Amino acid sequence: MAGLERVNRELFPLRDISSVVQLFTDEVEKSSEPDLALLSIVGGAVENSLTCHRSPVMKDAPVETDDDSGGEFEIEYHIVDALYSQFRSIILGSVDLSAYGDSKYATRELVKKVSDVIWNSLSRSYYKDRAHLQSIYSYLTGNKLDCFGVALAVVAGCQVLGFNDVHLALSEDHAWVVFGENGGETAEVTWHGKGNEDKRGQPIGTSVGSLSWLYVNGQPVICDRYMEVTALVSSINPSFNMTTDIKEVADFQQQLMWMLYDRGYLQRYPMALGNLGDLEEINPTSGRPHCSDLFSQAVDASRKFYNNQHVYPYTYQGGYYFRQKMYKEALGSWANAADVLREYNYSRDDEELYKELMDIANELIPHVMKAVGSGIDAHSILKDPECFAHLLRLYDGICQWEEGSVTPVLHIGWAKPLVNTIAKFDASVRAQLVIDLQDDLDEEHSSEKEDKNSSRSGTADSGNMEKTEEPSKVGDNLNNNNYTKALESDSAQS
Ligand SMILES: FC(F)c1nnc(N2CCN(c3ncnc4sc(CC(F)(F)F)cc34)CC2)s1
Repeated sequence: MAGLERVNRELFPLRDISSVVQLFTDEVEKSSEPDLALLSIVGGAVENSLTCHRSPVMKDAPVETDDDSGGEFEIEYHIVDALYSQFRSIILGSVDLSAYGDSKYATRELVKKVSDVIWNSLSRSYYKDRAHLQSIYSYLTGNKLDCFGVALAVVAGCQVLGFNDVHLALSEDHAWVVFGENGGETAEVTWHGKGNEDKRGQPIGTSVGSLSWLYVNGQPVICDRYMEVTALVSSINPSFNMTTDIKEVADFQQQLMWMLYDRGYLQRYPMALGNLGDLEEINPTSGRPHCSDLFSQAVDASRKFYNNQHVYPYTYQGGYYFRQKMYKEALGSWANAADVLREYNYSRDDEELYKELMDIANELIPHVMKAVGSGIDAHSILKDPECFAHLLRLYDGICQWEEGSVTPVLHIGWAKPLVNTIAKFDASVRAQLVIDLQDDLDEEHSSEKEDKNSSRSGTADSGNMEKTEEPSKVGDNLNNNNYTKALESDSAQS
């Protein structure tokens, strides 16, 4: 059955958000799997009609009856039907299934072929980072897709071909697919970043690159069909331009996210929880959890399902606290984000995260210092040793991220704001800094084995992997995590 026959035609033409939410609800509640191509086409059509094809306000146009100022759209059944059939015929017309054996599971060649079909039909050159390029509607009407959109289209294409073992795998800055009998195979299907040769068709590397944040240390979000619907809803983009969002699209996305949340489809998807948190912060839905709860749920999901290897849950949470002027809590979340980084080696594929941390360290924290320095410092951040500890934990995490990486992270541009920030704290606070030497030195030795570099040969600093026995100076131990542990450094040296 080609999906569309089952769609409730009474909902068409789609003229309001509730009818589109109903269509998505019908799709995720029906007995068979939700149809990704259908939902991506409808979601893309709504988004594009409200953000791109703004109908200019005609002279003497009838005054809007409802409060939706300009949030009107009308999506005809025959348009959706035509686009849906077009996508199916592109896929079915380009892939000769007899060439891929008779296995009910996809093969690497099949996945690569579907990726090639999408890839080769994209327009030659367009601005890849533009908004509204994530849906199959964009692919069919403009031959343009962003990095995520290509991956989603490949999974939707495999669904059209009947390979329901092909699923979306998501890190915090990349997407690929898993497939095969127990989903044990992986394949690149899209590009990443700028100027990088794409690796489409290859399995996800087990090389040193897999220690980079880009592949989240083997902890990607592996989607089922319902989480793929969550991913396409989460990728809806309400922005009209750099400074304006279209409220109707944000409402549309928010209502869809809550519908999926109620069915548990955000439970293992930290970024979707974070996105919903952002939407709720801007426009709270009565009777729903507070946005701060959603940010906490994202953190808990990463800790529970992904071995706490995701960074964004903490930066979503830190950004919220910052906007609410809860600066101590913000520093705590950012320090927690940096703790995740310790496990990673920085690679040039991690630029997005590098920019995020630059912004926190060199823009947001200096802003905090200015904000608390001048006004009445209600929480006396600058007199609070725990805030100082958070700050040091943040920087130390970044240092450890750099440690053992082939690409440096820090440079003088980082040092100036750091020095200014440290100097802002009271001398009495800085004097309280104690670092527990003995325990950590023992711990350092025991963890030496499985530390992130030992699994790689020829590390830059392999020369002196053994720590010296005698207690080192405070500075050398910035790598240890327990700044606030009791022992006075000098007594530990005795
Ligand atoms: F850290 C907070 F400040 C963030 N605010 N927005 C953030 N985004 C926005 C949404 N976003 C996402 N939201 C849902 N799912 C995904 S899957 C993915 C990787 C890729 F695009 F597929 F390659 C990204 C992403 C990326 C991270 S992090």
